[in-house]
Amino acid sequence: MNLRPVAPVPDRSVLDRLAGQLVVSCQADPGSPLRDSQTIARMALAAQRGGAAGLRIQGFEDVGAVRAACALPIIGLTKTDRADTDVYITPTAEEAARLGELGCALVALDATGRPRPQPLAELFAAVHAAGALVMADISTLDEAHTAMTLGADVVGTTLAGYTPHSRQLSTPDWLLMDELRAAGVPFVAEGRIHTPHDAARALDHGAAFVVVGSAITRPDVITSWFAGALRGE
Ligand SMILES: CC(=O)N[C@H](C=O)[C@@H](O)[C@H](O)[C@H](O)COP(=O)(O)O
Repeated sequence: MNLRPVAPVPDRSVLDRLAGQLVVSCQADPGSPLRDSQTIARMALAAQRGGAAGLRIQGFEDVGAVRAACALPIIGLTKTDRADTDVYITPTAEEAARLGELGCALVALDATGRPRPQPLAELFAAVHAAGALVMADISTLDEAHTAMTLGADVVGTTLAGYTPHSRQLSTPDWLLMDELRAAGVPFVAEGRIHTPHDAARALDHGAAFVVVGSAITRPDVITSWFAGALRGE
């Protein structure tokens, strides 16, 4: 009798479920008064109530708390500060696998061209072996091509503006979206989408779906926008 465990098969139908929809990133940075997994789970439920079709969640504890509270599909990631690399979104295969095992439908990871602790292909294989899909967070068109060649399921514009070699913008990178669409690369629009208008515009630029974080779930950041405006900034 063959008792080898059967590897879980990644469920690609989640991409159909998210098509054209809003995913809300519920993250609280270290030092935030909201930095507590139960608080993150409540934010996730509030996002669900408002019409979010999916959630982007950072860290094993937050993923576990949200998974227990809410059935929406999760894009999981870790943020790990390491001395040996600037790559901080899910830098290792071990972290990527654990996110998949915790039930994340997609695992987001840094797929920029920066030096990294482990080859991208190993991370992608770990995600797929754990039964999840790969969302490759990129900052340029070249990085998107590399990620797709290595087997990413979708790329995200998440890191555009956050690597030294990408366009530094205070707006979403509309040009990158146009380049991705022209190249036929399936992509998620993420990063500095601050208004409902911009979220809808991202679909017009070809995004498969849209991830919004700060403008919905970081009240300290939103407050600073208003306070800054009152100071005339
Ligand atoms: C660059 C980076 O580390 N991005 C992180 C990725 O998960 C989050 O801090 C962002 O909030 C998320 O990408 C959503 O973007 P925005 O908060 O701009 O809507």
